[in-house]
Amino acid sequence: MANLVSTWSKITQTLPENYIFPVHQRPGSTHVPLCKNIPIIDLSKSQTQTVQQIGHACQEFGFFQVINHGVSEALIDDTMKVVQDFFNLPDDEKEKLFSIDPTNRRQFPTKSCKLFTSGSDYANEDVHYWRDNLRHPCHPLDEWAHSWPEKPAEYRDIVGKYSLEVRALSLRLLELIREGLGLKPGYFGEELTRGQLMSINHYPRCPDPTLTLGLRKHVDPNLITLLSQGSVYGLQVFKDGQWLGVEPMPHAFVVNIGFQLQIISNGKLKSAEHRAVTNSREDRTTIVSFINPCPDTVIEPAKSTLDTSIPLFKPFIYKDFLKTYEQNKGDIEAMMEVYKIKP
Ligand SMILES: O=C(O)CCC(=O)C(=O)O
Ligand SMILES: [Fe+2]
Repeated sequence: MANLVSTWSKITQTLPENYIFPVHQRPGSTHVPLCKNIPIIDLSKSQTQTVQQIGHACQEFGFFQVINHGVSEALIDDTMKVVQDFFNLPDDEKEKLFSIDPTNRRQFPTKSCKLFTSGSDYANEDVHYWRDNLRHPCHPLDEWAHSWPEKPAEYRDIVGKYSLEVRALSLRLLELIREGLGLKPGYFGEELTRGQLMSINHYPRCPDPTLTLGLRKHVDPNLITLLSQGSVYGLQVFKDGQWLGVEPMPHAFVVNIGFQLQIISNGKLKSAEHRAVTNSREDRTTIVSFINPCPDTVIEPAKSTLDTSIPLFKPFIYKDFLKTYEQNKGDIEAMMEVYKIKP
């Protein structure tokens, strides 16, 4: 039996019922306005200017795009091509890597490189997402690259180079954010940024994009996310009660503030809710790099962000938070309820 939506959807013209979202979650029209206001940060400008612009973007939107970031366009193109080639491999090649146990529909716990469909807990989902996902850790590279897909033959080499460059860019952006928040140098050193997970989303052409989603509304659980969305539209951000489309800029990175930065900044920086919609014309593939704290890291509002000396959130351990995140399906209000200090 075919497991991946990219495999079985080739032969169906209708959307199966278990992909139809409840009315209030459906995208309806997927043509929401492309938001021209999502900030575009030019990293070739002066540091003073970028610190200020990034600070503003993180407070206002929790999202921005970066250009002139130093990652070569050729590397971005090669990486997009190799991950698309992965999803274009013969179906039986991909199905061999499928990481869900067929007996209980749960992830094999010991596999570090995972290929699955929909979300991380398929067995307990009411509705499935119209996406397949390949994900693997990537830092330090020599510890993980041997567990990545063997095909296409260039996958490990290209994705390895890309993950190093994207990690370096993520740390550079965190340094600018750190400066804007007035945190001490080295604040985002080792513990908070040791993890890096590469997550490749593949949303095949969909028979009815108005009824389903590639990913439901969520905030990212980690510290900071860098997304390469190629040239196909599908990412939407929820701002002031409405959905806004994020314009595809093929060589820019979409940067997204994770929930941990919202806590560390004592709510100054915003972790914005977003989702992925599908389309009926072409497949969409996106490359996401998540920078994550170590599992045992204590996360709390940084002392120097406390203008009024009043922390708004309780401290927690990152690995415990991940359970809360799963239980609340990435819903920011529900998670705030758990961690907010009540007056
Ligand atoms: O594919 C996209 O446009 C969004 C991906 C995303 O939000 C995620 O992987 O957390
Ligand atoms: Fe996300």
